[in-house]
Amino acid sequence: MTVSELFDPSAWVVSPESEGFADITSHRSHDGRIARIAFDRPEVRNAFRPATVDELYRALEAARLDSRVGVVLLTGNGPSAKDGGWAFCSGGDQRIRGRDGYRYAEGESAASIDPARAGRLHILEVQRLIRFMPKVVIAVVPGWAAGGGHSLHVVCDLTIASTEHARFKQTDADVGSFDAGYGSAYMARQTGQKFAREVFFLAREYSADRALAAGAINASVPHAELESTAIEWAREILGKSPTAIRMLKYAFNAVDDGLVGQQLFAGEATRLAYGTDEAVEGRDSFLEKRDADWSPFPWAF
Ligand SMILES: CC(C)(COP(=O)(O)OP(=O)(O)OC[C@H]1O[C@@H](n2cnc3c(N)ncnc32)[C@H](O)[C@@H]1OP(=O)(O)O)[C@@H](O)C(=O)NCCC(=O)NCCSC(=O)c1cc(O)c2ccccc2c1O
Repeated sequence: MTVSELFDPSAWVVSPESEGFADITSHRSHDGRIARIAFDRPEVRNAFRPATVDELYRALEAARLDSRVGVVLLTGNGPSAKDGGWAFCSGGDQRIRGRDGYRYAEGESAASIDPARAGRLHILEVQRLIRFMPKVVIAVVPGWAAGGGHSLHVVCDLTIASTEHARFKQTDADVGSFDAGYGSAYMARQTGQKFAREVFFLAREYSADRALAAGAINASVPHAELESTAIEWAREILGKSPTAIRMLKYAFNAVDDGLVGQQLFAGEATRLAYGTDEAVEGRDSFLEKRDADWSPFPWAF
């Protein structure tokens, strides 16, 4: 069975954690260094329901914990067998949205909602995982990025979009929803306030080329070359120092992420400090029950 029309089966192997996944697909490059995670509900423009978000979280967490993976490609499979439409993600599945969030359901309609389980908004947890993982996450947008799908591309580190089929539209205000964090305020950091407010207040559709001109994405490329371009970018990033990339991502984040951003950056700084002879002397002096000898270590300036 074809994963997606843009998917090159010779480039990927199925990820171990994806056993039983129904709403997404998860793959690794043969050398294990690139993860490809894709929404797989093309008939509803890759809208997510709680089970989709559960799978997405598991796949992203598996990529985060896999020390071979340096770059994650987040995309949407397609096109829809129904009408040939392409999508990255169209946000929360409106058919199973309840008064307390998105509801777990056996089937596709509101009739199959499980009344015993509370509604979920845990796509926000996925956003934080993307934001905080010390790896580069690239949104690879083959079609619609709408509503919560628009927000997901915003929170990714980089976005590459199909010139012909990518369409962006922030529908939140049309459906009585609002992503008041990374989806909106962080978008304004990227593009400036005027454009971000226009996107949210008017909820108009805009193209990959307009998004590029506004600084909302990194590249608009021919549809047929979308995934190969993403792999090319990933390979280029993988040619860099993992520590440098990790520190840079956390440095870019820190200015907007308050104490959590500082904590993540500082945690990595601590890891680097632990590698020095000076820190080793601190640890050893404690274990050997003696005063530390700091004399070899200068008060550098
Ligand atoms: C994305 C579209 C603009 C595409 O339009 P197009 O004309 O190309 O396609 P159709 O409209 O005909 O769609 C084809 C088919 O798919 C179904 N579908 C599309 N999107 C969804 C969806 N999100 N949920 C359910 N079903 C969907 C559509 O009904 C058609 O089905 P048929 O049976 O008729 O074939 C357009 O589709 C569109 O506008 N979609 C809705 C976009 C949207 O409003 N998304 C929700 C925004 S709110 C959100 O995502 C969100 C989620 C959260 O968890 C949050 C958590 C915390 C804070 C905020 C959150 C949040 O905002």
